[in-house]
Amino acid sequence: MKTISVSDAKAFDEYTMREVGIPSLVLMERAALKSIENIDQLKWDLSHVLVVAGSGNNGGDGLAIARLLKLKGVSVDVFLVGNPEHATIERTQQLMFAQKYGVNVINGNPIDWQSYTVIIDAIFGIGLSRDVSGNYQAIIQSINDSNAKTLAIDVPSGLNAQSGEEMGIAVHANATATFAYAKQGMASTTGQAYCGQLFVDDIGIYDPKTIQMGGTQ
Ligand SMILES: NC(=O)C1=CN([C@@H]2O[C@H](COP(=O)(O)OP(=O)(O)OC[C@H]3O[C@@H](n4cnc5c(N)ncnc54)[C@H](O)[C@@H]3O)[C@@H](O)[C@H]2O)[C@@H](O)CC1
Ligand SMILES: [K+]
Repeated sequence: MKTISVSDAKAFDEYTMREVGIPSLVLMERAALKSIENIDQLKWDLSHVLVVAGSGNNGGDGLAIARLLKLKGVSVDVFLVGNPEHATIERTQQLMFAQKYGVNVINGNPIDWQSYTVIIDAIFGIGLSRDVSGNYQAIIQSINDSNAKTLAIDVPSGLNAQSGEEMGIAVHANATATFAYAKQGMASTTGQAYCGQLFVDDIGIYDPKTIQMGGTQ
């Protein structure tokens, strides 16, 4: 399995958006569509799905997935975490799109964690920059304590995708949909345990060197 560093993952994202010019929302839509394919392959019980969305672009992916699930007739709720004033532009736009399609957004109400059959973890991706604490810690604990199957988006939240170690606490996922390439920490023993079944999804972000050589494989 090819793995890349987190700094390369960020650099390849930047290259695709700034140098190639593919808009961020296009990449996000591809990420969400691939995640839906992964969900279909997992054949989990989708009778009640919760998407836990942070304020960064990982949360934007989660909101796009919620919208696509809703359009497939799945009963899906979104739980927003983090300060909405700090949300990225894409995450704010994705919230608007999801609401236009009638996705139910739970804002601050107590969550009945045991009522969900599947939880989509879209709290932190490669933007995790410090130890997880406070409310985030409690939410990740609740995800881990629930009986739901958990799909982590890009990275199990709280996992340092570079070292493969948890940063205080991390989502113990049944499966992870990671984008472009697996990150180095996902190959370690602890990283593998947190990720569960790993899907590496092509969403149109490549190592610039491979593009310049005329292929992406
Ligand atoms: N266009 C893009 O940039 C794409 C981004 N993608 C997704 O976006 C993710 C990266 O998005 P971002 O760079 O916005 O980062 P994240 O969404 O991973 O998280 C960043 C946010 O979390 C906060 N944060 C970090 N550590 C924290 C902690 N311990 N406690 C509380 N808050 C903390 C940061 O201040 C920031 O607000 C990827 O992992 C991937 O899921 C994908 O949609 C593909 C395209
Ligand atoms: K995540």
